[in-house]
Amino acid sequence: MNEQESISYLTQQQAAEIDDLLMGNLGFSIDQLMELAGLSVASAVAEVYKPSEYNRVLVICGPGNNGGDGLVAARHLHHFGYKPSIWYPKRTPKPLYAGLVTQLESLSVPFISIDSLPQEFLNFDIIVDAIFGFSFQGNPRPPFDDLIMSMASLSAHYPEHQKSPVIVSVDIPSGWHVEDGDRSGDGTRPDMLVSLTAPKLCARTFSGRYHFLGGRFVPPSVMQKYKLRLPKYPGTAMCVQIGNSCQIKVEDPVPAKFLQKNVEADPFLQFQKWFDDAVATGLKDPDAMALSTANKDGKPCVSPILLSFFLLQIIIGQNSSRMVQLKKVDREGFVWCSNYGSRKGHEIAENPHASLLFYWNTLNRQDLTIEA
Ligand SMILES: NC(=O)C1=CN([C@@H]2O[C@H](COP(=O)(O)OP(=O)(O)OC[C@H]3O[C@@H](n4cnc5c(N)ncnc54)[C@H](O)[C@@H]3O)[C@@H](O)[C@H]2O)[C@H](O)CC1
Ligand SMILES: [K+]
Repeated sequence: MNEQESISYLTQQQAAEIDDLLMGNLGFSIDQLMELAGLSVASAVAEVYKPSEYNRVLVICGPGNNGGDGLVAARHLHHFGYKPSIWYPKRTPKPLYAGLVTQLESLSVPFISIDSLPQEFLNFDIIVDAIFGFSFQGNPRPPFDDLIMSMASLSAHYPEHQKSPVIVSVDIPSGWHVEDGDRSGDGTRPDMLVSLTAPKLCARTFSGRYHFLGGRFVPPSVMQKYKLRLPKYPGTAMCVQIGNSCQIKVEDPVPAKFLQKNVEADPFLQFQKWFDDAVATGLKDPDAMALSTANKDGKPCVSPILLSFFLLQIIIGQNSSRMVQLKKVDREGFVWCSNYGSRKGHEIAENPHASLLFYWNTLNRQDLTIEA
């Protein structure tokens, strides 16, 4: 079963029904749900975009609850060390929203003027698109129409190569049809989508790098009623990544950043760049690598099983693999600590062929293999 078949997608009507259920018999208030939704969005942002590199965040808020999620996310992002600014052209006087605005003002989070966009887009590292959620209908009306068009023209898929901000869409990429997705084909192209409660049908065509699920409040009765199949939240997390970190479009089989013309001619330099990315992204144990060696009769190989049983040493025929820690890399080679008397020590003495494998999952470099 592929990922798209194994998780559930909601229609627009189901999303609205679940919202009503939660705030009806199930006893939630909108304030609670919005707080958890906004916290999920901020958590997903913090999982991927480190504030040291992506500090300036523009949160664009629409007139409904999706906009409210954006206001909550901005507050949490502020506390997480980001510098959020808000664009909020259609304010509502409801006490919930007025309170969220006051909370942001008390943190001196700036509300930028309506005329300052889209000119100021490029002053930001991240744009949080909290304009429209699952109640969006028809075509966007002013002032959001022009803004969504400008956002769509920012090509944000491969931010390392273009100085444009990454777009993070809350629940739905704004301007997309809730079920059919980007009908025109030239709508917003978020780098990250944070689906709330469960992905909506439009998320099936999301092709950005990161798809997260947030809104950790769905009780079993709702899961059963709608037969929801959703990934489990790990530990205390407020968000969980769905599927692979990179869903590559069929017509774009090799991401531009991996094309030969876009990588360093010197493999050591390229490795160092990718390693620095892995460290900066906060990956756990970026220096952990699977070392495969073989005795004089065999060739080294890392079994795919190793990816699932990450820390286990496995032995396949004449070959063996185990996890070691990278100590140093330079033009002389890759250095790790070992014991000459160990199995790997003996094997390398007999047969100098070896391969290393790094598992940098969230960087779309899940199985970087080095052979020598
Ligand atoms: N259970 C959950 O998952 C929760 C999700 N939350 C978030 O709430 C939104 C849905 O909120 P809702 O207020 O129903 O709708 P929207 O935010 O999508 O926007 C409604 C707002 O927009 C106007 N509008 C609709 N279409 C257009 C248009 N074509 N042009 C201009 N304006 C339009 C409409 O008039 C309304 O004013 C969900 O996606 C989540 O993000 C909750 O926060 C918590 C529970
Ligand atoms: K949105």
